[in-house]
Amino acid sequence: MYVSDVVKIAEHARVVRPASSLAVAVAVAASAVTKRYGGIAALKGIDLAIEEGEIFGIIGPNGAGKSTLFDVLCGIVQPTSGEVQLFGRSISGMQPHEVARLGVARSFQRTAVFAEASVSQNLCFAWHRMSGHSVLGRLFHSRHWHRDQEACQDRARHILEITGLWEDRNRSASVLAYGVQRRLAVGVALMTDPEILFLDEPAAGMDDHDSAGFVDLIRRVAPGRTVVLVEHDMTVIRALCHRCLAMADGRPLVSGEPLDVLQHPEVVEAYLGAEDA
Ligand SMILES: Nc1ncnc2c1ncn2[C@@H]1O[C@H](COP(=O)(O)OP(=O)(O)OP(=O)(O)O)[C@@H](O)[C@H]1O
Repeated sequence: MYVSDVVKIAEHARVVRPASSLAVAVAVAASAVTKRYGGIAALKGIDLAIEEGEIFGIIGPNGAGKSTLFDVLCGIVQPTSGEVQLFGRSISGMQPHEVARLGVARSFQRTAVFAEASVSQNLCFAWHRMSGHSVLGRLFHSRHWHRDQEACQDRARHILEITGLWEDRNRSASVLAYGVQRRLAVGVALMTDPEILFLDEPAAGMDDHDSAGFVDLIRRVAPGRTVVLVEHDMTVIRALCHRCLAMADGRPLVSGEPLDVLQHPEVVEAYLGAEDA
């Protein structure tokens, strides 16, 4: 990414958050979070509060600690010190599947779909991973299992429609164009109707057309949930995020509305320094 991208004036209209007279609850909170990998301090003390319903971006030059923070926030990686809370509940010591049961889903940087399975099958796999039905239950086709199957089909139909994947539902994931596979990855994450959706560089490798479509998709699915994304594409950040955090060298630099953050001298300097390096 180039500095000119960082300071360029937004061409896309940003999402306007609906005004609310109610106090806003915090969905994701980090306090004094550090992470060391041996001698490397990837996170050097992060405090953060992401409100319920926000679309929140994490940006910064390569090696700033974005992915590490992202992994710590969604419970994939345990911090060395400090604490992360989701909806006011500490996730310290929780396994990733326990964090997922709090209403959290994430998409991965590399598309994590089963290549040989169809689009619909990929969606149903995601459902069954979370529903946790026993093998015996399936063998005896219990009434509960049948009901669950119907609920899965209904949910999959909804996700196929909202992601624009209906026409592709019977196609193998392996033959889908890259941008469509990325949409499927979001669809997979949405199957469990998460309250917090974590997206790891969702627009990476997309052309302008695909990334504009992707922005539309996230706008459609965001209402009613909190979305946290790491992203290098500043057009996507400007178009989607209510707020973002710029990081450098494992520390928070500036947070606020994307345009303000992207034009902040310390942020411009951090990206310039990274380009010079
Ligand atoms: N598993 C790991 N083992 C050792 N060092 C790591 C590990 N993960 C990250 N690091 C180091 O921690 C620092 C922050 O890395 P991180 O991947 O979080 O940065 P980033 O901002 O996401 O970078 P990029 O944009 O290049 O993905 C870097 O110095 C990196 O080399």
